[in-house]
Amino acid sequence: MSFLIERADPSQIDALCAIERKAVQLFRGHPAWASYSAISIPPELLQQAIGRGLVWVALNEAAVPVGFVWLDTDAGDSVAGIAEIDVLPDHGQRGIGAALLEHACAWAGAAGYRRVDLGTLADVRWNAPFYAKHGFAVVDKDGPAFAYARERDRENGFPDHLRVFMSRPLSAPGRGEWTVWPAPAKLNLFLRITGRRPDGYHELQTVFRLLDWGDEVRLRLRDDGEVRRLGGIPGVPPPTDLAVRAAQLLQRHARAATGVNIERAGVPPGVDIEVTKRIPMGGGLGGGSSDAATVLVALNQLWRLDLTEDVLAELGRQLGADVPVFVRGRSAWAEGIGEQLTPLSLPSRHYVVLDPHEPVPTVALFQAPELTRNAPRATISSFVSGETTENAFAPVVRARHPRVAAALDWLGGFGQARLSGSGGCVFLEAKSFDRATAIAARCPVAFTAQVAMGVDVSPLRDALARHRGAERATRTTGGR
Ligand SMILES: C[C@@](CO)(OP(=O)(O)O)[C@H](O)COP(=O)(O)OP(=O)(O)OC[C@H]1O[C@@H](n2ccc(N)nc2=O)[C@H](O)[C@@H]1O
Ligand SMILES: Nc1ncnc2c1ncn2[C@@H]1O[C@H](COP(=O)(O)OP(=O)(O)O)[C@@H](O)[C@H]1O
Repeated sequence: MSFLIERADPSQIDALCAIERKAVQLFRGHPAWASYSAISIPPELLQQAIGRGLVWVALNEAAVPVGFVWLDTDAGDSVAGIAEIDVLPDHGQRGIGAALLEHACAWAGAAGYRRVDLGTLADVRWNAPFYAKHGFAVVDKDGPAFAYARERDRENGFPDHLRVFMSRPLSAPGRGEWTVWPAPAKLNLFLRITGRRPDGYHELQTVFRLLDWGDEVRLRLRDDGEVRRLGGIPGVPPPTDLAVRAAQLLQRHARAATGVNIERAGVPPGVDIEVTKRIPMGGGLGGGSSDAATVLVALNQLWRLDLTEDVLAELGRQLGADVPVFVRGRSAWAEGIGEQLTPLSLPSRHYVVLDPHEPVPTVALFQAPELTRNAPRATISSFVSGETTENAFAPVVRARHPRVAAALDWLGGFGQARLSGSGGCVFLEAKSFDRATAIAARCPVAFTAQVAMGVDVSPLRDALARHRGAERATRTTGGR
């Protein structure tokens, strides 16, 4: 029997939950049975993980899910965990679990994680002995590194005396291997236009709230100096793709700048680029800009250019007004055309982000005669007090795009719904994950809902720190 492993899709949630329920039956009669059978996967958490690309599914020849693996990246800076791995009992002994495990570990290595951890039963053949065959070793579970995992075990009521914790070390991706980088989405928590510059660009004030959810950019160095886009986005030819333009701009800058040697021995100056698009295009969530920023930041590291954040932000500004905030990687108060940034520390919030499936052309909106361009200046304190929440584009978009208006109206039934950027995506702030998922679960079929968390620091900065750490560790242990 052959099988295929690919990223899980939200439509597979029920199937994956059913696989887990069948797989747990194998523990019947084991002392852990009572606690294992009492705990099932919360579908909303699985959906959240699928939306972040942390779940892979094994499909049989009929494209039916027969197993899955779920990675948890909340455990620590450079550690990923196996949250769940299950294969249908009648599909056991065929290498499906092993392939899923290897797939998840390969992704974690490419994303700069240094270790994969898991908790399992010591005495069950397809548990600890299986993981031991795949490079995992039992660790001292009393160590501080496992406090988080044990706390989870306690919450789940798992029998501590029967459980072992295991770790597998990962090495940094080698020269010709893929590396994986996040490109988070943003929301504009308010947006005011205060004037227009002689070059036609608008002076605005906004708060960029970075999210813990977005696109995934994959980069692989090329020896021939070329920048190649694999896959590509329908309707976006590679020369106009912001990810490609960012790589080319950085390459040109590095070749022209004094003191920067892109052709330095050992660092191939070309790159293959792949992007997994999750952020709706033309949605006001800054997807293209974030892809570009991720390419700038990641290639600065991979090409060992050592350009400063200021230089990268300025290169980003040349690509688009929204790029600098993603390069700097902090939620921020913004002025100018969006490039004058003051980092903000905002209260922890979850967001229901609704895609009405109606791309809104930014340029046309900035040109709209009815757009208010002379708003009085807001202050950070007026935003913090909750007084300033309006978006200058909202009345224009409402009048021109009925689907966006309908999305605002529907979401507005649960609280204050706002437009992000020039739209068409709209969002609502919620104080808890449960509240946000409860609203998202009721989303009408005409729209798509995503729950995301606001973050002060971009996942890109975390990824950069991870990749740097992994490279340093591999260099010092002579792993490459
Ligand atoms: C409206 C905002 C709010 O965050 O976001 P989106 O809705 O695009 O996500 C941004 O200002 C969009 O930034 P971005 O999408 O990067 O814009 P750019 O590519 O630089 O510009 C596209 C076009 O929009 C107009 N533009 C853009 C920014 C600005 N401050 N004034 C403008 O007039 C210009 O006509 C420009 O040619
Ligand atoms: N890598 C990319 N991802 C998304 N859009 C891109 C990309 N490269 C170029 N574009 C173009 O930029 C436009 C704006 O896209 P996007 O940044 O997703 O939305 P917004 O500016 O509304 O936040 C798209 O409609 C597309 O034509």
